[in-house]
Amino acid sequence: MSARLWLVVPAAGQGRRMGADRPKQYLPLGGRPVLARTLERLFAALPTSRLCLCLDPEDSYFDSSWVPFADWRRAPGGGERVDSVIAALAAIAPDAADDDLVLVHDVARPCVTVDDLVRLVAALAEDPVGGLLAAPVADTMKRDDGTGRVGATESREGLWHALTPQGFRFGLLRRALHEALSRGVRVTDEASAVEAVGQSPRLVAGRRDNLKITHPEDLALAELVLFAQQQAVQAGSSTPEASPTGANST
Ligand SMILES: Nc1ccn([C@@H]2O[C@H](COP(=O)(O)OP(=O)(O)OP(=O)(O)O)[C@@H](O)[C@H]2O)c(=O)n1
Ligand SMILES: C[C@](O)(CO)[C@H](O)COP(=O)(O)O
Repeated sequence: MSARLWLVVPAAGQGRRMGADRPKQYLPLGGRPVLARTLERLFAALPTSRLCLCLDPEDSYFDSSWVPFADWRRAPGGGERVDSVIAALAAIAPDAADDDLVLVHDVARPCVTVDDLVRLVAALAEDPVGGLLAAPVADTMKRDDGTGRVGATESREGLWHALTPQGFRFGLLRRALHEALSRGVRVTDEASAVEAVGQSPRLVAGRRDNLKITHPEDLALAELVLFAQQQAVQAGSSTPEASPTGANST
């Protein structure tokens, strides 16, 4: 049996930094909830993949009509993002093989493009470790001295922003996450767990506009990005394959 593709979408966060009246994945973005927008992008790129959505067990906002995938299931979100991802891996374990590729994508990144998703999957198809979308750091980097003043200017040489999706083989990812947690390693993304077991994830250069909606101003920014991406498609400056919403979108 050939390896299958799974999508794990952690969507159980509370959005504390956003400070809205509901978790940020349910705030409107161009007239649709952020969660619906993110799933639309994933479906446009990878329609036959299997989805596991991590949702807060107490979630009262979720509507299953926002899920375009034929094959999907839900997993109970945990206290931290990593706990939600571990719960998702447990939920797919009965049907997942060790060499199946699992892409983990934050629900809070609705601007990921079809082109980046397709390129990531292609780049990881034969990679024994796996990897992640990432963007090289563009600004001069300062380290503070703890008093609100600059302590040093750090070299940005070789520094990247870790984006999502991050994709790894099911068996490796599950082992790495469990080991990292049992050793008390701080895991803010899948790659850091895989690094902690001595592997080097592949860096796949992705678009800088694949932003994570985190703070209030990010919502307006994401709306502008979606609009600009759509304009680029309509103006013909983006090929259908590279289109942010897929060849068949309006
Ligand atoms: N216990 C958690 C925490 C986070 N997430 C998800 O992980 C992604 C990245 O997390 P972050 O941006 O930190 O989201 P929140 O936890 O919602 O935000 P905050 O930290 O501001 O509360 C989001 O898609 C979020 O829904 C999750 O599934 N389970
Ligand atoms: C996974 C991630 O989006 C990569 O940048 C990020 O690590 C999530 O971090 P947060 O601490 O939950 O905001």
